[in-house]
Amino acid sequence: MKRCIILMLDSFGIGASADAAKFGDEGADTFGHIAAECAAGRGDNAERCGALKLPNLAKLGLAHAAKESTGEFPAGFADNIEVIGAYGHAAELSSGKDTPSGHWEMAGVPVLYDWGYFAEKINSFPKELTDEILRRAELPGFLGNCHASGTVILDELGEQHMQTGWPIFYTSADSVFQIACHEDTFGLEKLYRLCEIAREVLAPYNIGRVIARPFVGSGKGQFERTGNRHDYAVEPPAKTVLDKLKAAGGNVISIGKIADIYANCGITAKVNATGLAELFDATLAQVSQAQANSIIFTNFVDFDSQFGHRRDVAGYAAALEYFDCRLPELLAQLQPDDLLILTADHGCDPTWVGTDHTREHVPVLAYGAGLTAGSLGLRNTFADIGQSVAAYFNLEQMDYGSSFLTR
Ligand SMILES: O=P(O)(O)O[C@H]1O[C@H](CO)[C@@H](O)[C@H]1O
Ligand SMILES: [Mn+2]
Ligand SMILES: [Mn+2]
Repeated sequence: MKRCIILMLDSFGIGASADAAKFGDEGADTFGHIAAECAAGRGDNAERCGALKLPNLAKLGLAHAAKESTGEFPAGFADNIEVIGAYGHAAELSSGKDTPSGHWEMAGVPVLYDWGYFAEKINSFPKELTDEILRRAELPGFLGNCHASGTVILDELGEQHMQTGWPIFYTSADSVFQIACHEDTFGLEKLYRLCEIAREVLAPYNIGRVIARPFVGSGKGQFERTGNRHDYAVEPPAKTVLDKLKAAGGNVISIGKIADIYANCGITAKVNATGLAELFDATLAQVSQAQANSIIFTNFVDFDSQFGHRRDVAGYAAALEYFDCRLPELLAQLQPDDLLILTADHGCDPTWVGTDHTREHVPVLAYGAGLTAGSLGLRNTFADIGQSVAAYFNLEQMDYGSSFLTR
């Protein structure tokens, strides 16, 4: 019985890639810098303290993969770890370091064209664009119009938004148009409808995603974003390995954001869950019942949205340790033929300047399906994952990547 379980740790990079300087990210290292900060006593919070401890991820080869990426083991990790998995580090072929590019590439379809971006830090959006969105949505005005951290901008504009009813439009270094609105005073359905309108109006701008950013709370310092975030991505430019398994009659089970990121393409079932614990629970529940010829694909978004973008080292470390301590529950549920893959879609180094993603290698940890433990080396594209998954399910070859199942 063949089943592939993909655990996608959103933003968990393991060291700058060769092209990182092009992105201003030379030296970025999400895993390495978190480990270094923790070892230096700067990663403590109410939930954790001291050196970063990830024994189960290390057993799958995480620290060894990081060593091959950067040249040294992250602080607190060493050569004496018994490794049971196949481990590698992968560079990104896609031109961007955004979430859809990373995901589509790992499913076999790199994004070789350039996205459209709103490059200006303030007055980011063309007037004709926002005029048209407001006209169609029958709204008198909007707030924002800048690059921003999604939590900081709520403190700046959330109260004004509640008073005026004007939506908050903002962007970032990613190809995104984000809309933040209060769930109670503006309304969730109205926000979703507004995002659908924006998605249509943005068609000529080649923007990867419109993102609904609903929030609640009574005023500055009290606002919180909710789990009702919704991403409206464009469709991948070619058939991914998810499409191919679906077309062959298999099951592709999305847990969390996956279905949104692939614009529902190649997805046969969708499970919603919010937060690391729920996402992990939902993954275990699906693994316990999934049939043969299934991909169970989970995006653990909190690493990125709660900690990476927020530049919260201790929070990121605590989240990793939580994930690590739950990993044995999953390993215990694996069937002999199952293929487990752990990876990431880009970096988001919480010690780096700004609040954007970082261009990094991602870990490729593979376990099960007869794989022998040891190094898979540097993979030149995340598409090696898609190619391996295609080989595993005996699907036709993908156009990009080489399989690591046969070494
Ligand atoms: O600051 P927030 O709203 O979390 O935004 C982040 O999330 C978006 C999608 O990854 C990017 O634009 C990034 O900047
Ligand atoms: Mn991401
Ligand atoms: Mn992000």
